[in-house]
Amino acid sequence: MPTRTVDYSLYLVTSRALLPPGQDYLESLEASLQGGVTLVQVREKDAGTKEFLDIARKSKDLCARYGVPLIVNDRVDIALAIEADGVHVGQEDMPIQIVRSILPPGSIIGVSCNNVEQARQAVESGADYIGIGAIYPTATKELTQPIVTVRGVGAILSQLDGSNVKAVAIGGINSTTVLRVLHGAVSTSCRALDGVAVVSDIVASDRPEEAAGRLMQVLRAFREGTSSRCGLALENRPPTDTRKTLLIDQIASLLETVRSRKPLVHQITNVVAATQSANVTLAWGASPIMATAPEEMPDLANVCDSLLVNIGTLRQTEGMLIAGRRYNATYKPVVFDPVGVGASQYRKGVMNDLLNAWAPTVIKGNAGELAVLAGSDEAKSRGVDSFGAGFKDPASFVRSLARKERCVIALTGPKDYVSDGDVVVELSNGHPLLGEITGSGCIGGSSIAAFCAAASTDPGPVPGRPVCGDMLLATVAAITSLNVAGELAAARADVAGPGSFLPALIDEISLLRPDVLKSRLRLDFI
Ligand SMILES: Cc1ncc(COP(=O)(O)OP(=O)(O)O)c(N)n1
Ligand SMILES: Cc1nc(C(=O)O)sc1CCOP(=O)(O)O
Repeated sequence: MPTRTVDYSLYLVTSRALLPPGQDYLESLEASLQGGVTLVQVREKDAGTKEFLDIARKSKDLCARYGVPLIVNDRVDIALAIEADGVHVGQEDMPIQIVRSILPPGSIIGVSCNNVEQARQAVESGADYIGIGAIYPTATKELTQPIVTVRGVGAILSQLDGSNVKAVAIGGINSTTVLRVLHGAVSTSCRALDGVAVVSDIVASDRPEEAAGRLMQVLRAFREGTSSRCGLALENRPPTDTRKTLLIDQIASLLETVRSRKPLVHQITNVVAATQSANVTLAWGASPIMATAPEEMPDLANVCDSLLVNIGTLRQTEGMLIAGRRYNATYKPVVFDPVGVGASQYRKGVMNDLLNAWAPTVIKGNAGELAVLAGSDEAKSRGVDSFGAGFKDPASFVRSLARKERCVIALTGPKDYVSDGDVVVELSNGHPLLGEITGSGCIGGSSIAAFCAAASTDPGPVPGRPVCGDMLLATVAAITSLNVAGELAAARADVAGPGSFLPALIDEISLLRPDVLKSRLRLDFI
């Protein structure tokens, strides 16, 4: 029997217990279907068999009118009785092979998966789809398994490579979190989710049609926005032979845009580098605001043009969490600088918490920091510094990390490598004195945030990706412009060493002319 095509995009799992007072179950279900729900699961944890049967039958008739398949939670007997389209089972329920042998051919069979091994078994036993959860904590169900987290989904999805098994995520998904889930849940082979399963955001709403509609809008926009590989090739790329010249022109032009747009760059950064980061931001022609209090994040996200989160001297992590979410919600660039993340388990934990909560636009780090992010032992850190030979193949490393993290990755070092998961640009400008002042990496992060703000474009009414505009260009432009300013500063007669280098660097940033920048750029596509 040919496999049927099922649209898993917006999978509603019902719960009569969560209906607002006075809301009728079938009316709510019909409104959800009108809002665009593409698949429905009847989940009745407290009903007796007769009541479950009645609810399931009525749900099936209603869904049939909208051409939407109906799945029954746990109960194979009820699915058979009402000729449901399929069954969803948990890890402690009837094994899939037995469910398959009982249900008619072509039935849809789904299974809950909380980890990689369960996903492997689901594929082996012939599931049609897996429900990966819980992604976030949820009040809808008492959870007995660890939270998967957005970043944990990728490894589970990898188990589906080479199979036709589909995947939805479940647990804590609502109109605020859905874009982060869709965008952040991706395997290294770029396998993404086929949909999301939702209970309370739709069922507990006074207006289920609107709730479903909001989720559907994001799902559609996400699909449109990520038609390119991994959703990372943000803009159309020119042919190889002309793109280096074009990139150099674009870098020089973006330098001018920073000065003309004067973006407001919100920076949650470390106490060591805060002053020079603010000065460098001003020197580019942008405006810095160094604010850390959680209470002011919503206001700032409305007025600022980009956010930098630098974990160099960790204190206000609550502010970082809220800020990233708010900037994602306003579709503005978020630059993440995981300074010294290898120094302690605490920093690593904070990094994971932050990246589970929001989508970075760019992650910048040295080899040691990015190795921690990638779970690689190819490069090592000592405190905030990287040491050792670094990556054997830095270009491949940044490309695959960008795919995994779904953002631009900038690996800084003697040469810098920037990738969006598609192209890799190698940057060769710079001067050793940049490595002799404290916080040169931090001012790099501030510069990237300023250039990303200048490069970001109007996301339109319902954006399907966390930020619009060419963020690869912005990152390359920021790093390489800073490095050229460093070369110019180091060459000045009044610079005798690191002490006089820093003020000269700030001067050269503010004086940097686009034609001089263009003439000095040393970069290559890899
Ligand atoms: C789509 C989807 N994913 C996971 C679940 C959870 O199912 P299960 O593990 O059987 O737990 P209960 O739903 O029975 O509490 C689901 N129902 N749907
Ligand atoms: C039914 C269910 N299963 C889960 C799992 O982790 O397997 S989480 C969950 C409840 C999801 O509800 P909400 O969308 O309201 O957070």
